[in-house]
Amino acid sequence: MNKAELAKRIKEVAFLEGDFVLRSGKHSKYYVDKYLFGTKPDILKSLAVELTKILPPLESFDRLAGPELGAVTITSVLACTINKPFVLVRKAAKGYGTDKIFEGELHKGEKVVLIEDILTTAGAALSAAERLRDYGVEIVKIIGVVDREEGAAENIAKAGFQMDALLKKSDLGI
Ligand SMILES: O=P(O)(O)OC[C@H]1O[C@H](OP(=O)(O)OP(=O)(O)O)[C@H](O)[C@@H]1O
Ligand SMILES: O=C(O)c1cc(=O)[nH]c(=O)[nH]1
Repeated sequence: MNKAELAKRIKEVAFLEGDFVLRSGKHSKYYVDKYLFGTKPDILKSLAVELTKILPPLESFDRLAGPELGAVTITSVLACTINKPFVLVRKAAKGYGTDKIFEGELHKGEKVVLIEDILTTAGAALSAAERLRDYGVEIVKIIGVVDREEGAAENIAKAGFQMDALLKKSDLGI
């Protein structure tokens, strides 16, 4: 599957029309259900190939980071493809057990590429990136699978991070 076929396949399986409330509180007439594409082996494998092409040079970072929940499957398949470890970023600590926000190994001073499934305002991605930065990690880049082009690029630039996205809304024919 090439990138255009991947975009077509994602639209085919995950594009929903209706009335949706988004994470940001905005309303939308469409929704790209990340779980409908992020749980399919053919799409995950193709995403890993295409995301690898837009990653910063592999020697320029130590680890991937995947914010819960939607980005977790994509990040884990990508990590296996490039043979890099990854860390999961919780929205909130559990309040029991190890009570951690960052699950998996993570060391201060590491360079990390953060993978997000959908970028709308980038609020969720920035929340994870800022917590990682506050912990002492350098965010080399934030990479989204789908950029809905509703302010994410501007908000990420304003927060001082670099970003890229594999697919823009227009690539999905939306
Ligand atoms: O760019 P934003 O405006 O922040 O919106 C996009 C975010 O919202 C969704 O996550 P959701 O809150 O549905 O969480 P989930 O992955 O845990 O389902 C999506 O997966 C992004 O993380
Ligand atoms: O902004 C969101 O919450 C959002 C939009 C979208 O298209 N898909 C999704 O999973 N989340």
